[in-house]
Amino acid sequence: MSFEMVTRYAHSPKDIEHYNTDELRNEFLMEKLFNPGDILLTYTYNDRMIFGGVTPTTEPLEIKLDKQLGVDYFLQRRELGFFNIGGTGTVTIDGKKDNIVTHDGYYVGMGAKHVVFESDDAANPAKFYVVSTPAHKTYPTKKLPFASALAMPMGDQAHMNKRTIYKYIDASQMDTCQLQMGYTVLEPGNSWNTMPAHTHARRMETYMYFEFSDPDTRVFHFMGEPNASKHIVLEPEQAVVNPSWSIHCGVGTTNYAFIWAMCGENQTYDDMDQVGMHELR
Ligand SMILES: O=C[C@H](O)[C@@H](O)CC(=O)C(=O)O
Ligand SMILES: [Zn+2]
Repeated sequence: MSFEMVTRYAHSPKDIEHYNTDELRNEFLMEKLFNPGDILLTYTYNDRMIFGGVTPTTEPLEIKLDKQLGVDYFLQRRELGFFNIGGTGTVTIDGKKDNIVTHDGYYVGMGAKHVVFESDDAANPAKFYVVSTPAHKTYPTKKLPFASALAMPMGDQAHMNKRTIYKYIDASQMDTCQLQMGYTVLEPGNSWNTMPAHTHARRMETYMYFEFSDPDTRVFHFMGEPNASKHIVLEPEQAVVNPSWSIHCGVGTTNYAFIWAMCGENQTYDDMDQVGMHELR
């Protein structure tokens, strides 16, 4: 088992103006999240979000972060969301065990002392995409099955962006301190997400792209200020940090899905600053 957490600093828009491809990728892209038996996390200083992959095989896995965060235990002052993109597994939260099938999500309120992840079959492990954000209050821990996610159909075929946004952790449906999380699925023959683009200075966002309909699919993810966009090419199961001043949208060479997670005091999902097409450069 290996446990890794890398730190990524926050940037101003000016910082990235002269970044070359490797610099941009190194600062904003997390290339490897899911490795059998491992916990691979990134701690971004953008709103102090911690995100990454937990992939248990034969042994249970628990995220243990106390010294790194200066707390007694990981979720002492944090909340946690997770989403299983792999085979079936279980989570045991302070001794209470629950089955987790593919596409099940979960909200774990601040104060949970032990969150233990397991896979049913080491050969087809569960893959838990985890996102944790600072919290100030304990809200109820709850399972968020795919069937109870709030489904929002978006886009159309003519714009190549017909997709469904499944809201899992959504402040209009449940209590959450800062974290919001969902799963967006593009329909076959559709490739654009979040176009027209938007920013929201009031909250940052990470995207984890996966479920590419062809293993050779690549997603060209766009970030940066609207008038100075840059792109990062992603393989499946990679994640990208989007500072609050950055657009976050992408186009795939086929259809795909992604998990978005946001952190900030602003919890109004629709409160976005839409970017006009003429503003993009
Ligand atoms: O602030 C909201 C987020 O960027 C995502 O919800 C956008 C998204 O999933 C989509 O357009 O497909
Ligand atoms: Zn957004």
